[in-house]
Amino acid sequence: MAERITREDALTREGFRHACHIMLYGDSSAKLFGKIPIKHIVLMQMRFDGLLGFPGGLVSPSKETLEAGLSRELHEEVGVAVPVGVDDHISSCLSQSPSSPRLITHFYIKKMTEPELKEIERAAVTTATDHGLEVMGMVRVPLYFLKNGGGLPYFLSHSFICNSRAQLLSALLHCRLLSQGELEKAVRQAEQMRRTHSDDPH
Ligand SMILES: O=c1[nH]cnc2c1ncn2[C@H]1C[C@H](O)[C@@H](COP(=O)(O)OP(=O)(O)O)O1
Repeated sequence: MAERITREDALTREGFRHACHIMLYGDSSAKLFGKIPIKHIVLMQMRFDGLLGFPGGLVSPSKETLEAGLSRELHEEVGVAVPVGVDDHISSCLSQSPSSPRLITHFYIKKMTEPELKEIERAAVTTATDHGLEVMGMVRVPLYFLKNGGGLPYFLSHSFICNSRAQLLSALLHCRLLSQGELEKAVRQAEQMRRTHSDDPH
């Protein structure tokens, strides 16, 4: 589990890299198969390395604010300007990931309308400079539960970059998109699937 620190503390630490990522989300009136309410759109992305993560990237606090750096990264990845402010900041953590040593991960959440989120999904393909390169595509997180672990449990059984899976779970709770009980159920089912797949000879 990544150690949580304050934004202020993070900015005083020397010798650390800073990564800022954001969860863009909003309410939706759409229904899957015309009957299962989607309820919310939550955007993540499939990265160039095959891992799931949030849009964003490395920023240089000596040259720009965390939020300006995040907005710049977002423009490259989603193709439209998304203003980000200090009020959108949710957490800063010391990364415990062996593949990302001496890294502080800053996490932001921004609520948008359904048309704004759809415009981002379009622009991420049509105008984003990173499309097909650093970013293979935006994905929506399925927040519902289907038979046999379909939906959120299956999604959580995939592989995520750094602490982005923990960021997703805490954000879903923070924004009250799912209850603690629903999240625990999804995590439990995802673990079962991982175990089942690791037994699979294919
Ligand atoms: O979604 C994320 N949540 C937390 N940490 C993340 C996430 N995505 C990446 N990372 C970590 C691990 C990476 O090494 C660094 C830099 O991220 P990245 O998006 O690859 O940055 P650049 O595009 O290379 O600037 O952050």
